[in-house]
Amino acid sequence: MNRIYMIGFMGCGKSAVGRRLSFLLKLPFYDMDKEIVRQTGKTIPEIFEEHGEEYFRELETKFLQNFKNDHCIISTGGGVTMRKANQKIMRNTGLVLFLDAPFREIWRRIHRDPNRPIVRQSTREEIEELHKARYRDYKQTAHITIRTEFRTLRQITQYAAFQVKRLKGE
Ligand SMILES: Nc1ncnc2c1ncn2[C@@H]1O[C@H](COP(=O)(O)OP(=O)(O)O)[C@@H](O)[C@H]1O
Ligand SMILES: O=C(O)C1=C[C@@H](OP(=O)(O)O)[C@@H](O)[C@H](O)C1
Ligand SMILES: [Mg+2]
Repeated sequence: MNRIYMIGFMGCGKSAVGRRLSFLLKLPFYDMDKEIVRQTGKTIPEIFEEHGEEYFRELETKFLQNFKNDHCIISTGGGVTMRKANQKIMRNTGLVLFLDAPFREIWRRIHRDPNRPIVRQSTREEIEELHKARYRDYKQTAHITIRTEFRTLRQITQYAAFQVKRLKGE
């Protein structure tokens, strides 16, 4: 299959770049978090509060297992690479792009956002540890790593489009 997956830590720009890339490449766009909200009728904080993180992880895996569309862009949630099964599905069904942003920038973007339950429950130090702990999985799962520091959303999107075309031999 021919999908493009955006992966990386919370706040690295997966949703913002994925949406822009979908306009540029003229492909349908799916944000996994939004799809899960639509399917369950609950917000992400509600799912975490009412059912816990494991339940949310199960919804992510089910989404990846049941999703049928090809030729599209999927922005994932930052925890999607925690499960090997998810890593495998993504690598086997598309190109995986990792947006690598420096932690201080990530923190600046996410620390006040009420829609990310993991951030609400944790200190800056804990989130920084999580970022470090997840980094290797992002690197291992990705076909391409895109460093986002000092780049605008427009520049990152154009660079991502260039890399996608190069890897597809277009
Ligand atoms: N390179 C960038 N330059 C400026 N703002 C950015 C950049 N990348 C992301 N943002 C902004 O940071 C916030 C978080 O981005 P988002 O796409 O929601 O991250 P993610 O989906 O990876 O958690 C959004 O307001 C987004 O517009
Ligand atoms: O990193 C995580 O564990 C999470 C990231 C979020 O998505 P974003 O990466 O788009 O913020 C969302 O899936 C949920 O709050 C959990
Ligand atoms: Mg997002």
